[in-house]
Amino acid sequence: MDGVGVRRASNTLVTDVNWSVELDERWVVLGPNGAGKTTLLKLAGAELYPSTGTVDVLGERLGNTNVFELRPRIGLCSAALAGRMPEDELVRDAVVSAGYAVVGRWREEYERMDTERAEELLAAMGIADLADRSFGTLSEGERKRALLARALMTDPELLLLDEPAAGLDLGGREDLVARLSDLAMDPDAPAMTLVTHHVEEIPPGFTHALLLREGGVVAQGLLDDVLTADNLSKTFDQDLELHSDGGRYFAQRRR
Ligand SMILES: Nc1ncnc2c1ncn2[C@@H]1O[C@H](COP(=O)(O)OP(=O)(O)OP(=O)(O)O)[C@@H](O)[C@H]1O
Repeated sequence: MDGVGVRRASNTLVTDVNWSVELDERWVVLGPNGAGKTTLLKLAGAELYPSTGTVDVLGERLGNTNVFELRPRIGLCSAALAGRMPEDELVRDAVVSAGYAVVGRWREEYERMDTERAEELLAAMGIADLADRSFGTLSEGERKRALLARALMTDPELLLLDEPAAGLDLGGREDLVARLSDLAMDPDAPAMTLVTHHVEEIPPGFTHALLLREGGVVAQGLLDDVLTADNLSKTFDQDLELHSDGGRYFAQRRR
């Protein structure tokens, strides 16, 4: 992203963002509610055009490329997507339909190879036994894992995760953080960007961070350089202290 801004009516959603993600990097985008994180992810996912500046995704410039060809190269996992999934969609179909960049199985005939890949991915997420259940009957944690399997279905070159651990209980969060950490450390995994409000949700193996506040970048770069108590305090407008242990981070307000 080069000089990127997004405006809607009189609102500035993000402003002056210069950001680049290389294929072997795993980025965390961290910031409070309304900071513009989802807006950045929508730009990266070719779901939104910038009002100013330029966005290049996987070598294609937004505005000069067919986004319908670009989107299948990007794996996306978000609450908005979960909300669009039909309740009666079979979990296997919810995963396999990513190959067709559709939500909700309609008339497509899926190849056996695709169905097998979907089943492998569900197994890798530890929910192989849920393949024949309908999406609407899954718990929040199971939904997140199914959506992650869906995001990986097309073997994407870029993986975008919008608050993947939101709404999970402690066990579910820890399970997901561990799975994302394994993925982050896999050299064959795609470039990744994960949006979160919580430093506790940063999976070990993530390499970079971008801190966002009121649509502007507070700091960005290598995770260890950027994730400091000072930067975090500026980002969340609180006097915060930060601890790290075994590749995990923990934050709390200074008393
Ligand atoms: N279409 C729109 N028109 C006007 N304002 C918008 C529009 N979409 C988003 N906004 C505003 O832009 C700001 C950034 O929104 P965004 O969803 O990117 O934030 P976020 O960091 O993802 O927030 P959260 O953590 O709460 O999900 C918010 O103040 C939001 O109200």
